[in-house]
Order: sequence, then structure tokens, then C-alpha cells
Amino acid sequence: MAAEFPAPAALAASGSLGRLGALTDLVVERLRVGDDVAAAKFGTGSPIDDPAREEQVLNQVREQASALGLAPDAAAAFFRDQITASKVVQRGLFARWTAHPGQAPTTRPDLGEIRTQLDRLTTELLAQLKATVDVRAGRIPCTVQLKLANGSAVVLDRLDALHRQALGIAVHSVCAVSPA
Ligand SMILES: C=C(O[C@@H]1C=C(C(=O)O)C=C[C@H]1O)C(=O)O
Repeated sequence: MAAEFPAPAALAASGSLGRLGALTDLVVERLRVGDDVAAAKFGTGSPIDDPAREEQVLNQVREQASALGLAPDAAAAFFRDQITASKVVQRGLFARWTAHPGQAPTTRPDLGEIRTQLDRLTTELLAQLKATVDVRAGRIPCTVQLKLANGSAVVLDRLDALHRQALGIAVHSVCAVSPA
């Protein structure tokens, strides 16, 4: 009987469920990198918003999307959501750390290294967008798969309210036709 319900650790090892599980896991990984970005900027005076960097990210997205045969505008819209979600995480953590300085990070990661990590995630996320074109084109199946993937990610990754809110923003345009 136990074998029918894999232990949480086994589930965590295999990632979020369903056909959008791998994409969702990358989205969550990018949100988590947002925590590191916040730690890199907090207390330095560096703004959360960096429009020049955003433009660079979106240009990279458009170029790589075209090379993969994905629609550049749709890919850019998806990444605009990733950027918005990252900034929601950053603002939430800034507010938390300002209100509770004891929770603020004690080490400051290097923003340049973090951005290299984000560039790698751009490539991996685009590959997953490409791999899920078919499932994302089906309105109802996509919505069901997205709920499955997100629901399992929330549990497996133990997402708090801030990261759940950010995940909702980040997957806003995953299904080609958004549910009502
Ligand atoms: C992640 C950063 O913070 C913001 C979010 C970005 C992103 O999600 O790619 C890019 C620039 C910033 O507006 C960053 O500065 O690198």
C-alpha cells in the first residue's frame, strides 16, 4: 500500500508533477535565485529595479527564442512575468528584513555570479517552453497540468506565501490561452 504513495522525499527527488513539472521547477528555481538577488542588493543602496539589465535579459530571450523556433513576443512576455515575480520576491524580502533585521542575510552573494546563473536559467527555461509547446496549446489540459505542477511545487518546495504569490505571477502566461 505504501508503494502507491511515494514518500515526500522520493517525490521531491523526481520534481513537480505532470507535463509542466519540469518547467515549473525551473520557474521556482528562478524565484529562489530572487532570494539571492535580494541578499546581494539589501543594504547596498542598489535598486531592485534595473531596467538596463532587464532589457539585456529580454534581448537574450528574444534571440534564443527565435533560434529555437519559438515566438519571440510570447517568450518575452513569459520572461517579463519572471522578472516581475523576481521583483515581488525581492520587495517582500526587503520588507521582511527591514522589519526583522535578525532575519536579514549575514553574507552578501555576488550579483555578477547570480546573473550568470540567471542567464543559464534563461536557456533552460526556453528549452522547456519549447518542449511544452503542445501541452501549453491546449487550454483545458494546460490549465489542469499547470495546477498539478504548481500544487506539487508548493508542497515539495515548501513555498511560503510570498513565493506562492510570486509563482502565481510567474506562470501567468504559461498556457497559450489563459483560463478565465
Ligand atoms: C534579478 C535582478 O533584479 C531585477 C530582476 C531582473 C530579472 O529577474 O532578471 C532583472 C533586473 C532587475 O530589475 C537583477 O538585478 O539581476
